[in-house]
Amino acid sequence: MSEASADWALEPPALRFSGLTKRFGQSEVLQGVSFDVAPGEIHALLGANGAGKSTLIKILAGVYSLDSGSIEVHGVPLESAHGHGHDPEAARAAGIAFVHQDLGLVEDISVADNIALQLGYEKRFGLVSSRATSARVARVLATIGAEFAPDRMVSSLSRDEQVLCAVARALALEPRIVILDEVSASLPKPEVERLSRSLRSMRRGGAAFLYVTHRLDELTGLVDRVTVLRNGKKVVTAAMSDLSHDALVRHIVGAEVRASRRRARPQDDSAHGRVPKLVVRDLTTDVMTGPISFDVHAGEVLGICGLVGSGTRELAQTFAGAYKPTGGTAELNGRGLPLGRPEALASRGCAVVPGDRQREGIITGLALRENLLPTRRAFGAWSRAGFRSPGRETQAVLRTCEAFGVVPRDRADRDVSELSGGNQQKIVFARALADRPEIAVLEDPTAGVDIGSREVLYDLIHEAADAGTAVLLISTDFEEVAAQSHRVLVLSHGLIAAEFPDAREVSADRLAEASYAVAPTTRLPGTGRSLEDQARS
Ligand SMILES: Nc1ncnc2c1ncn2[C@@H]1O[C@H](COP(=O)(O)OP(=O)(O)OP(=O)(O)O)[C@@H](O)[C@H]1O
Repeated sequence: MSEASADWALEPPALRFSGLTKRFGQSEVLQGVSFDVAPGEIHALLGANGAGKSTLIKILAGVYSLDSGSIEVHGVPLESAHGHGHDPEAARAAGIAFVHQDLGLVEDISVADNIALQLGYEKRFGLVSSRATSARVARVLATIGAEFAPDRMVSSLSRDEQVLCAVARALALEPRIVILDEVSASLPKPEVERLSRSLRSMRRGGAAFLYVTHRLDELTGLVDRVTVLRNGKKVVTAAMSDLSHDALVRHIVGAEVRASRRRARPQDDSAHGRVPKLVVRDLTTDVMTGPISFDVHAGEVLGICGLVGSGTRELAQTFAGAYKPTGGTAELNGRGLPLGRPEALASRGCAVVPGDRQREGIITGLALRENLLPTRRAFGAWSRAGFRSPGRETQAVLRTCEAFGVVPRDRADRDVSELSGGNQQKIVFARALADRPEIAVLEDPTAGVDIGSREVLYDLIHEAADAGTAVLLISTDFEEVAAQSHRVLVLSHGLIAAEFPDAREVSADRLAEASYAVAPTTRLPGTGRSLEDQARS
């Protein structure tokens, strides 16, 4: 428990939720949820995918209305100036800042403008000064360890940079209450640690935080108390120090979850052919500093990680066809890969789970059926004569949803935006893996997926590998990379800075250390070459 919150009993809670109830059609998504968040407290809101966390946050934000129940902020009922209920303006006026899963940034303007819209523009001699505004925004960004320039357009930032921009915008006005909905889902471990430090320092100033995450490893040392929701009901509110990891998992999932298995590298590459499936040599693109060279065998899971801006995102996007190579080669089964041409890559069997679900993964406004349409296997139910059979398609969609643990899976024509964030992610994942691709490039494949379902997705990744897919697991979750890969590459400045030939010998902390510790003279394991040599050659 934090020092600042020692006298919680003496002042009204920063937030008090009493008997929150919400229905969507037939389903009761929140069922009488009550708990408090104290001033100076970091309070984690946990629960499996679909438990009701985002719904609660959207109710607090005034996006959804309550069916019954009430919310108080520092002892005052949260109500709109116009009477019953409340709206987004009432939440803002009460000093609450939000970072939602869909970050709500304005993409076509700069980082500085996005933050200045909240903070106000700096003036010199009565006129707006963009230089002074940029300098102030740069200071705000620096407090959370974001290193990109304030004049960057938001649309040019990667998902993790955008997350940091949205967090900076929320914290800029030093609000009394901050709601963070899965901000860490796409941030590498070192960046999460820097962000945690700035939250802890704001907490000392009395700010209250409601923090949603699926990454349980980041809770210790950060949060004071946790509240767990399961199927719309509160299961527990308790001090973090009173809960073991296993107890927490049991509360979230409602059952035991087996520990993640460490995966041994396939003993014999000849099982799937001794020749590597994917061979990348001296590859460079406009957006990567490269050159970069590596191989992946059929059946192998190659983990790739690095800090924000290290080039991991760009590498994943290159296999999605977003960037054309400016040099070097990439071959699949001995034939050149048509990099820079998304459709041609897909038809060669290159499947990608993009890191930015909202922008590139899910097709909002369309049903589960259409979101899964590109999977041939799911729609193998099409009749041989070429006619579609809607009944068999529906069955195939529902079967795929079942295999990938999507909930709810009652209707193939359900709009995908009615699914919780983690369940949308499972749809994106299913679309990539259901057809047993030649190469699967998985960028943060389990971002936002709860701890129970994640194990199911890991099994599906390894099933695909066992069937001969070459997997590139590009993830900001260093625990995941260490536990699920056979071999790991750490990138820095678009170059391979370290290679760990056996992932069983590497921990998440060692990967974080390697990501940080990269200096231009770093020796590349097994080659004796430095990064500088690699860049020159
Ligand atoms: N607009 C909507 N219409 C119908 N059902 C909805 C809608 N929004 C959410 N739901 C349903 O409400 C339930 C709770 O969803 P919510 O997004 O709150 O879950 P969550 O705990 O935030 O999950 P996640 O960890 O996956 O983000 C889910 O079953 C979801 O399908």
